[in-house]
Amino acid sequence: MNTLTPELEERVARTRQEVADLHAELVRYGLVVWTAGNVSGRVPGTDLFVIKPSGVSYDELGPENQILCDLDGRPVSGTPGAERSPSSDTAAHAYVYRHMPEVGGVVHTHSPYATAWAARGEPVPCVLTAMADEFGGEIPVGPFAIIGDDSIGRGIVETLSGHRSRAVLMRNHGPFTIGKDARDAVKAAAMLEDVARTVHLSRQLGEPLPIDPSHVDSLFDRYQNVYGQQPATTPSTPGAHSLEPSQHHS
Ligand SMILES: O=C(CO)[C@@H](O)[C@H](O)COP(=O)(O)O
Repeated sequence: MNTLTPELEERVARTRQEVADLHAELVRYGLVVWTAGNVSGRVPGTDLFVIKPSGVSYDELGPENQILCDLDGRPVSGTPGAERSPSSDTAAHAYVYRHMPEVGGVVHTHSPYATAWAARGEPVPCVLTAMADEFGGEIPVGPFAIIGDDSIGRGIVETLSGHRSRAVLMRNHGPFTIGKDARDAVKAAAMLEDVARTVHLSRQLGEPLPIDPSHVDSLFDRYQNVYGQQPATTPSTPGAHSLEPSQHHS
């Protein structure tokens, strides 16, 4: 029987609730059908993450049936849900958490427009300011990889390491997204589908126009470090930003 400290139990419980609730956001934004897709979240400050059970209807998902796993993707025995099989993409999520310590959440969907781009193995070009804001450039394509071992996870890490995008189109499969936490990864999945659809529609009308890379850089920097309600910080050098460009946050 696993004995987690009360403080760790509390952190696990919060992550279970967040991951369970975020699956409803995939449905809300039209990113999944049936039981496709999955969300996971790292338990902060631990070598553990929470992921959905495989093949379970979204309306049956709750904190109690999410599965607590170690970073090798093994369910932690004696914990709620451990009797079930974790998502079939657990190995991919685990690989990302092992090799990208800054990542706190991973999402996979088969959202139609992003998946259509993945089927063609074509990056989504950065032709919208919304793409520059959220992804810092194009949405890259990852290699074709068969589910069931580290192949998909390796493809995600090789493509996104050092890349500003929090989304990758795994060829012939569909999008995977990462974030500072699970909610940030879900946001990336929703924004990805929105821009994939818009660029597709634009292409029906003609060739979309690229954005100058210098403008992409300034848009990305503004959105990541100025947009919305930024945490209060002590006065700093004007123009300096508080996070390295490679770090992700919503
Ligand atoms: O892409 C695949 C299967 O190819 C999976 O991601 C399914 O879409 C969801 O599987 P579970 O998370 O329910 O096991």
